[in-house]
Amino acid sequence: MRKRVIAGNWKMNKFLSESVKFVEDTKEKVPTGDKVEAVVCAPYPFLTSLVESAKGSKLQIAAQNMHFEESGAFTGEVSPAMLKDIGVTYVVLGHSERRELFAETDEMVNKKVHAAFNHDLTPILCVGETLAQRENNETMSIVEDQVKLALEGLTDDQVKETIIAYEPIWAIGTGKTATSAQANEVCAYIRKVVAAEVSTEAGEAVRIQYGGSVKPANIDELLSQSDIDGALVGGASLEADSFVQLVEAGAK
Ligand SMILES: O=C[C@H](O)COP(=O)(O)O
Repeated sequence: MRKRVIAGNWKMNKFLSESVKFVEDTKEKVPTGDKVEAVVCAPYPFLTSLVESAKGSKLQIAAQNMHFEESGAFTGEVSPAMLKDIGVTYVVLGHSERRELFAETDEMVNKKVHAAFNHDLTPILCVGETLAQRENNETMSIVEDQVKLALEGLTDDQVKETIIAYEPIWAIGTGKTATSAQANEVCAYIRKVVAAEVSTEAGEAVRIQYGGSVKPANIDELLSQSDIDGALVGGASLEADSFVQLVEAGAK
């Protein structure tokens, strides 16, 4: 049985005091059993404080991006070694907003996934198609390419530890959730791609989240699907009560 992962991606939202309050308010409320992991993906400046606040609880703190190099002349960037140094445990990589707005390529995402494992960080690898690609019946081939390129060169065990977030771009922040059947169809396909490219065991073990307008009202239906192992949530993860409800849904 795969352990679910519910991750709240705050994107470029919140200030320090409200971020710390959020963690203080939620860390004792997130379920502690072995059914679900709860992760908060916060902006860089708050990570140290949030790791400190979450200490001793089950809440994990993630970065929303990182560079793939360990150190060097990369003004404005943050390295995987720095994230590890401050106690961050997960990192979101290849989010569609980074791909679209900051020109991240599959090759860069692949380097970042390798760098995450080299520094003992669990990658949450995002993939997904645009509306035009879906309408052109390209969803499966786009997602397949993104998954193959991002996972290239990883060991079987690393692939098993990777969390893949399937996020159709047309469903992000739009209120238009993919139907649970649409979401599951793509997640099941990703699992098949991993099984074929890596190993049957890796296909079985890899955890696949759905992301795109997930909220307390629709998460049960999404999690009832055979190949959806959690959610990467933007808007609905900003309020503590809503985030706790989402994680509770993952623990059912
Ligand atoms: O990383 C989260 C996703 O981009 C989904 O965002 P959303 O829940 O606001 O649609």
